[in-house]
Amino acid sequence: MTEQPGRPKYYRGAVAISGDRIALVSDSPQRIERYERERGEGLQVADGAGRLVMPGLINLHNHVSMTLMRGYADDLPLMPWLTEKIWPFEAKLDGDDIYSGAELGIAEMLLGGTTAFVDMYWYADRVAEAAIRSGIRAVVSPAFVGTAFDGYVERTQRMIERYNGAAGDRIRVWVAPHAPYTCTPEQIRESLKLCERNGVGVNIHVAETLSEVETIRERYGKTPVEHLRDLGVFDYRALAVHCVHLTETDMEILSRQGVSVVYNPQSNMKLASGIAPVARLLERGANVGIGTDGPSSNNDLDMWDEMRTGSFLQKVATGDPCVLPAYEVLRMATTRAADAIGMKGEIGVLAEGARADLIVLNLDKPHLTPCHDLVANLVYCAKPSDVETVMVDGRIVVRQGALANGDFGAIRREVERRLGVLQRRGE
Ligand SMILES: CSC[C@H]1O[C@@H](n2cnc3c(O)ncnc32)[C@H](O)[C@@H]1O
Ligand SMILES: [Zn+2]
Repeated sequence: MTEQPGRPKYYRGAVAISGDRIALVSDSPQRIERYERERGEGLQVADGAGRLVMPGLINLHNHVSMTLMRGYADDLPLMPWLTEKIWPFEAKLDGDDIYSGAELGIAEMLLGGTTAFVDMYWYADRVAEAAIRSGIRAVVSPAFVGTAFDGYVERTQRMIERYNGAAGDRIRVWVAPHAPYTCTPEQIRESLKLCERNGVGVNIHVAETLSEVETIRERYGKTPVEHLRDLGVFDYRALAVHCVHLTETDMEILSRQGVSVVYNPQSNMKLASGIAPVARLLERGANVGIGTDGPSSNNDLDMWDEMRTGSFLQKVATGDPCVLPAYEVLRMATTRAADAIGMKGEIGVLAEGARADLIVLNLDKPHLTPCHDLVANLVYCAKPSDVETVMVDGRIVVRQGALANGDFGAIRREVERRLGVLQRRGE
């Protein structure tokens, strides 16, 4: 799939790779073969073989280690879900548990064609380690809430020095105050000094539920977006996660200040938080990407399903089947997401000189047949199991549907062993 002004154009040709970059994109297999013979590596996807090469998908919001809590706490609204189930469970986790949960979630993402993700969680250094080992690209963000801010700035500074730009710049580190209702204004301001000092971005849950909007109104007399704007959060590269309940003024602030909004349709549906006004945000010129949120509120990390649901939900919410068409949703999961994390033109595109974060799909499937419009088939019909090959930074990380740098059986056994220990510890 090559990006052109206006509509992205799908692509069924071949790509040659040189180091971590796309060296050549061509619909002539002979041209790629010649390049390969003369220069080195390549990734052949012959036209007519029922295969498609396209940019990997980018998951803009995750708490990947929450795979450990998949199916543990369902059918609850946000606050009881967090306070009665998730936070008590998380209090028992150590860094090794978080590493193990991250390995599982990363395996799920890579096998399904997600080549980059943004994460916020506890023990984020262990998430970084799991990402480095697996070969995936990640923005990892050490998180804090008001009750656990002591030492955050020093810890995060050390983590930035160690991991920001690690693994050939595959790993970046951002700052993550959890939300305006769990962090004090002083703490948020203090954490932003890390952005100032290190040139890193910030991500935060914003306006997820009506109860959050009421709480912030009672405490500060403002909307959550106005509150964060006044604290200076949007003076840095920022991801505003959720943005379900926004005023017209909020939307104006987000688009004017160049804040990227992260739409998490399935998590918002499952927790009955509401429906983000994505179509209106896009109309106002805001950048919007897509995230799954953590695998305990979704409950999977399937970006294909997220795109499809995200599009359908906007059609229902607006009563207009024309909003959020397939091309726009695919852009949100690729080029718009790349822009959100400061990697515009580097990832999310199939273009010469861009980083080689690519996936190859097998289109020879009943649910992808016939093919009147390839992008519509991708967004409305494709599944993780259609992904055969995944490459990040020019390195194969999934080959013939299996992890290249890990063993899913071993990852699963370790997660199950740890959950057994956690259960016994809780008794
Ligand atoms: C600060 S990130 C880790 C923290 O956030 C919790 N969490 C997971 N999903 C959500 C969500 O949708 N809204 C608010 N908080 C969420 C997670 O369990 C961790 O405690
Ligand atoms: Zn979240």
